[in-house]
Amino acid sequence: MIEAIGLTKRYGAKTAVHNLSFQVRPGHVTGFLGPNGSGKSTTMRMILGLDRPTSGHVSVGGHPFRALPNAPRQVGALLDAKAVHGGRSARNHLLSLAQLSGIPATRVDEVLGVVGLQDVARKRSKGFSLGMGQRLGIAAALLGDPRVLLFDEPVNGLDPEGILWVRNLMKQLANEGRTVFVSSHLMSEMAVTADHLIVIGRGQLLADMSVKDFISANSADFARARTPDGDPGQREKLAAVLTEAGGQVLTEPGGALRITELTLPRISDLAYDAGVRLWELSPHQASLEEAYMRMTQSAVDYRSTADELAGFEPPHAGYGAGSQGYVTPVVPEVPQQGWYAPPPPGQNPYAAAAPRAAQGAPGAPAQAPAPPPAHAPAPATAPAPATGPTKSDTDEDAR
Ligand SMILES: Nc1ncnc2c1ncn2[C@@H]1O[C@H](COP(=O)(O)OP(=O)(O)OP(=O)(O)O)[C@@H](O)[C@H]1O
Repeated sequence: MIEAIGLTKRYGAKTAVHNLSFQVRPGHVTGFLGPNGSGKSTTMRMILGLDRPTSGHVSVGGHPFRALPNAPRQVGALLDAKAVHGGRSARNHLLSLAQLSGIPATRVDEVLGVVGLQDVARKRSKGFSLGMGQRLGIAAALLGDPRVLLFDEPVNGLDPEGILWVRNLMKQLANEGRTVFVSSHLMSEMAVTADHLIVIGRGQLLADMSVKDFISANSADFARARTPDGDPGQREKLAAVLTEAGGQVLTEPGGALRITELTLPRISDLAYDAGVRLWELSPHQASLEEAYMRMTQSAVDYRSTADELAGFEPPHAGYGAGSQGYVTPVVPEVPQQGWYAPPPPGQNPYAAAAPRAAQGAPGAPAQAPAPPPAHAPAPATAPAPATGPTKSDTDEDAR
């Protein structure tokens, strides 16, 4: 098990990790998620004793990494697949690591087979593709047959077959009772690989829960209804009926209605009673990616100026019961970066916040909600990430 308690790391004025406490348990694949620069690699380096915490501590199997007897046989890690001597063959690279830890050469050939590099074992690694380098890094992590494994972006550069292989490998390692801690930005992959998630933003814990709970806590499902094309009157009629019945209705750019707060059978009945034909009535279940975007969008440091992140516009005043002929609010297509579903009526946590559009996002709807607040309780002595130095400031500090 990996246990972090109050883990904090500062680089000069930059707080990379702040007061992070979590446990990574054996027998599960635990995903480690967070936007760029949120502190994942720094946390992993502290777990592996490569960086010293400014305060707090982290242990593996009850000991700080540096106090572990024969650590390479207890903990294996892939942090940077490029950190190899390119002039050495894959086999010689692994052999040198094995010799340092008293691991027999037979194990080198074994792991080369596990990662599928047996045919190129005697080739210099500088000629390796990104995916082959990842496989070599994974082989190095497996060398000591460790009980605890850390992988920083293990599927980086792998082709679909390689990604599937890593997925199955992670699951198999966890099924063998090992502790598997893996960071990734590939949400679709995490959704099918991880059992548990630790999510951080700006160095602070945002969530520590199962994938299932994370999705249900951070997303809202909705129904999509489409009336016959070329007959906007039907759509307007349906929108009014659904709103009158307590639904929240938004219009997608393609003309479909996105509805929350009403079940599919209820929408169907209301449409039938109103004499509106439906060409589509379908459920939309939130994905891990949507849930993740919704939770972390306020903790993203680096964002393109072209990314307007307009979000949703809540129903405006003219969209009330019985009103006809209004302009329906338009929402982005799904999936879209920055998308998140509307909260139920009366539970809008952004209602009091300054609307994003009012802050000058060009082209944003007038009432677009501000980004959601971080879900973790704000520590009393939290750093001020929003006003803190940017990555480049910190680089300057570090020089
Ligand atoms: N050695 C260092 N000196 C100064 N600042 C650093 C150092 N290492 C990391 N940082 C800063 O700490 C913050 C966290 O970086 P870290 O690499 O841990 O994030 P990350 O979540 O792994 O990011 P990514 O997903 O992009 O790999 C960043 O702002 C980074 O610039």
